[in-house]
Amino acid sequence: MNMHAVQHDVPVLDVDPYSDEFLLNPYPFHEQLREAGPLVWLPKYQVWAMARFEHVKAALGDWETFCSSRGVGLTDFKKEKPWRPPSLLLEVDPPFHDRTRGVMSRILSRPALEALREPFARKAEELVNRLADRGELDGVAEIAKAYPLRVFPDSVGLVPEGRENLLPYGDMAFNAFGPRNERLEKSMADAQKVISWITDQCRREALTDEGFGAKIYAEADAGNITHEEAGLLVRSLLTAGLDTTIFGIGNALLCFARHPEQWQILRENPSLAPQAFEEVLRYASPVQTFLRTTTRDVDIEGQTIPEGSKVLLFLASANRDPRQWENPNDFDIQRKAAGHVGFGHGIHVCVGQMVARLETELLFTALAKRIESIELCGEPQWWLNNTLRGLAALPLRLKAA
Ligand code: HEM
Ligand SMILES: O=C(O)c1ccc(-c2ccccn2)cc1
Repeated sequence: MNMHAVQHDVPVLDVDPYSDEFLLNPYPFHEQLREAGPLVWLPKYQVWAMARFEHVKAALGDWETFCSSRGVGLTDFKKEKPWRPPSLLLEVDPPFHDRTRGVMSRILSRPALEALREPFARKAEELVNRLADRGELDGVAEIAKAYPLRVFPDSVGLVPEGRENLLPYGDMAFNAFGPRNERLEKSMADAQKVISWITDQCRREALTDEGFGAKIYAEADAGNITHEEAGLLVRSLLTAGLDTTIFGIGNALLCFARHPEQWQILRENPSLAPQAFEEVLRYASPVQTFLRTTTRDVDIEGQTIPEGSKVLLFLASANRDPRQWENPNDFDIQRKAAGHVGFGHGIHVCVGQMVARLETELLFTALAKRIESIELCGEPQWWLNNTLRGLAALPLRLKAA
């Protein structure tokens, strides 16, 4: 019996959250989803959807009911083989998750990162000084991609060669949480070459003897994880640590170009940079959606989601829910945006958030000091991905201070 048929009172929406139309301008669809109810049935993918802040946050906070071990994409690992060996962080539940998360939390903690502040700051200043008098440029290629690529692979301990495989791999991984659509097929084009390069870089011998990779393998030497698990944890950094920050920085540049008064507020007070980035994550969430799988029948305001259902969580919609945020569609860097779900929430909340925050704080502090104005001088081009929302190109005119 199709359980869904009896859910007569659950609103049904015939939207495709992975279509070009939705991805190019998701916000009207988010409004439709929120207003339809706390729980909505999407027949296109036979999944449940939650788009309101309260319910997205509650689901993320309840890993026993909304689990990750059956995959955080549309694929149910209990029914289909994952495209790659599951992540030992993202796609596991406690108690296994506790061990690997404990290792990574230590390595990526704010104190552990303090040693990177000076080199990251210097590279941000070097990049900004090179660009300040450039006039017109592509903010994606020259800033959003250039800065994370300049600091992150080195901080993991990667060799210089072959790094052009990193972004295609991330694009593939984040597409793979969605349906097997044309977008995913295209990003899997030369998957074998990209996947084998990534797998190769996760070996201890491929990594420098300082950096996050070496620290992960030292945890294996200490017996907290196995050496094989260490390789998969390095893969986690390479999968999740680059495309996300690149899209976050690109979205931030677009926000400031579209709201010049916010740029002036930051220039008058560069110490607002960390808070400004939190508002970017709320207002222009780089991570738009991912899923959980129910481990039991669960009641949502009188409606039942059966056990074994996939639930699509719209983080970007939750971050603009008027039930939670005053003037949610205003970009306001003086807002206290802490508490947004742009990094997720609960036991799987982004373990790399301190790295992302360090990169973006230093980059925007350096930009705020040297760049008087950031203006659009052409149409922004969106990069379409099943999970991430960000830019492929951003024509900017910078005016040096
Ligand atoms: C602006 C940048 C970033 C955003 C918006 C972001 C967002 C997220 C979100 C929403 C999750 C939760 C996924 C879930 O609950 O299923 C997550 C998890 C994760 N992120 Fe990030 N992330 C960012 C940067 C990074 C960086 C720089 C790293 C690595 C240094 C990283 C590594 C991870 C890992 C390993 C997980 C899985 C954690 C776990 O399941 O315990 N992320 N991230
Ligand atoms: O451990 C990994 O490989 C991995 C970790 C995190 C993600 C992710 C998924 C959705 C939103 C943000 N990050 C992807 C992969």
